[in-house]
Amino acid sequence: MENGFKQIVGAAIVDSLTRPTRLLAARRSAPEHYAGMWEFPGGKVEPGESCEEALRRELREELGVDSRLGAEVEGPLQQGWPLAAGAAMRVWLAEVAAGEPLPLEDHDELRWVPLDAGQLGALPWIPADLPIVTAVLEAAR
Ligand SMILES: Nc1nc2c([nH]c(=O)n2[C@H]2C[C@H](O)[C@@H](COP(=O)(O)OP(=O)(O)OP(=O)(O)O)O2)c(=O)[nH]1
Repeated sequence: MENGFKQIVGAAIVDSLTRPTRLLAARRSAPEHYAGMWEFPGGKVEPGESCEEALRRELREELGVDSRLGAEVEGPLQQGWPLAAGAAMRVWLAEVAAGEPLPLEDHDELRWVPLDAGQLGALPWIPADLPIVTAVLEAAR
């Protein structure tokens, strides 16, 4: 992997890419040290996949939806946003193209949260995600 970061991808799923008003936040059910924290649905990129392919696969597996990706929410690294443990996450705005999101895998709750700093900031996000939440608010404005 370039630069040695483990590549993760995440989706900032909004109700509408053209007129976003809410963000789909997902509460992790595992592993123990992340359980109960909110995050962007997504996961690890597998060998041979592009980041975008990996993200659409993860959204099918975790939420049971087909998705349409919008603009990337670019982070400070070529590989996106720094996470703990030598990982980095590229994040895309996205919307649901087909299906109704359900917490099928890795999450025990999904919540459509208004794109409002106070309401989003009130959730206990994985700490590394906080600057990404701020950038998503900017990008969705
Ligand atoms: N999906 C996701 N992972 C995040 C976020 N923030 C953050 O620090 N992470 C970390 C948690 C994990 O250590 C790693 C992603 O791994 P994952 O467990 O979601 O990936 P995966 O589904 O492919 O994993 P696995 O079950 O195959 O092990 O990145 C986030 O917003 N979304």
